[in-house]
Amino acid sequence: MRIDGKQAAADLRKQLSMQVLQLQQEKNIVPGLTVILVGEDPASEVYVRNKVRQTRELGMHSQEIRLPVDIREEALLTRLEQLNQDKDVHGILVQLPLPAHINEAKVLAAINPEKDVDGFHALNSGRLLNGSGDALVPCTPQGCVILAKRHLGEDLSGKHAVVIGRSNIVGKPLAILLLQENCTVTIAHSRTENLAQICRQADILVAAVGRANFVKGDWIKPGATVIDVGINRIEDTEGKTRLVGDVDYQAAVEVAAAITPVPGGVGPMTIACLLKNTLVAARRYG
Ligand SMILES: NC(=O)C1=CN([C@@H]2O[C@H](COP(=O)(O)OP(=O)(O)OC[C@H]3O[C@@H](n4cnc5c(N)ncnc54)[C@H](OP(=O)(O)O)[C@@H]3O)[C@@H](O)[C@H]2O)C=CC1
Ligand SMILES: Nc1nc(=O)c2c([nH]1)NC[C@@H]1CN(c3ccc(C(=O)N[C@@H](CCC(=O)O)C(=O)O)cc3)C=[N+]21
Ligand SMILES: [Mg+2]
Repeated sequence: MRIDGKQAAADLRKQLSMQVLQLQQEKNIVPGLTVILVGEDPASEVYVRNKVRQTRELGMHSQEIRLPVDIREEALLTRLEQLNQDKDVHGILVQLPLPAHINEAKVLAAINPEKDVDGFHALNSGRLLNGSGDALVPCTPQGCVILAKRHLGEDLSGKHAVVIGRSNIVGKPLAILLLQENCTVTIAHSRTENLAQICRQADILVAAVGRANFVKGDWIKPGATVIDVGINRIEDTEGKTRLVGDVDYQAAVEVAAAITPVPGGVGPMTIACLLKNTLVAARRYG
């Protein structure tokens, strides 16, 4: 069975739109999101455009700031400080990756943690790790948990979750979230030995690797729930670009009980969770 991320995202947006209305009526606050895009990258542009459109559809304010690829780090930091001060801006997202001459860690640290809707600031990572409940939680990991629950129900306790990938934006925070859901969590990465064998033990298998069709059908335990985070652009036999995940979907769908497709899986949920974080930031700190 396929887990429909597009539908799940639409369901979440519907809930959010009611909450946006309520916040406006009760406190006269309209959540506002600012997305900063440095340089020009066609994939990022599609994705940023989608975010801006969906933000507006929910009745929230949305602003896109495009900066030249050769912008100095100082200038970007100054711009961020203006947004940190701006009362109408509740969420700030700096699209990654940044050009090589800009220190990414420094930029992420400069975002007001109360407006850090990506949840990448160390204060938010720390809160997530501590389980204090007041973190802005990274969007893609949130989306993965929602999609797993869509198939398995609210209670994930006792499930063995294997997460392949340990990046700060996906693998690591997702492992923490699954631990919070009382899963038994294994984090695998490029130095992991016997990866296929470990994956075969997973009730919930998450692939966040960045390699097309990396996870094979026979790595999957029959009846497992598979969440495919990967977004890989490949050329098919006719030379057309196609989007595929990190999992060999055709093989996996035969073995798994449920699997998220690419496109139409985690991607749309990531955007919906970004809108959610913007609402949360506006409600909490606006
Ligand atoms: N759908 C969505 O909304 C989003 C999708 N993505 C996609 O998810 C994927 C992962 O993104 P991200 O976490 O940023 O990527 P990174 O490149 O930062 O991390 C990839 C991880 O995969 C691990 N890895 C690489 N090769 C292997 C291997 N052969 N065996 C086991 N593990 C391996 C790496 O291990 P090590 O640490 O040892 O190097 C690393 O931890 C990408 O395809 C990206 O495009 C990302 C963000 C959002
Ligand atoms: N600061 C920051 N925050 C991010 O969250 C962030 C980022 N930088 N940099 C890039 C990655 C990647 N990412 C995606 C989100 C949605 C889709 C998405 O909606 N994908 C559609 C397909 C879109 C298409 O056709 O290109 C889908 O999977 O169905 C894809 C990728 C967020 N990222
Ligand atoms: Mg850089």
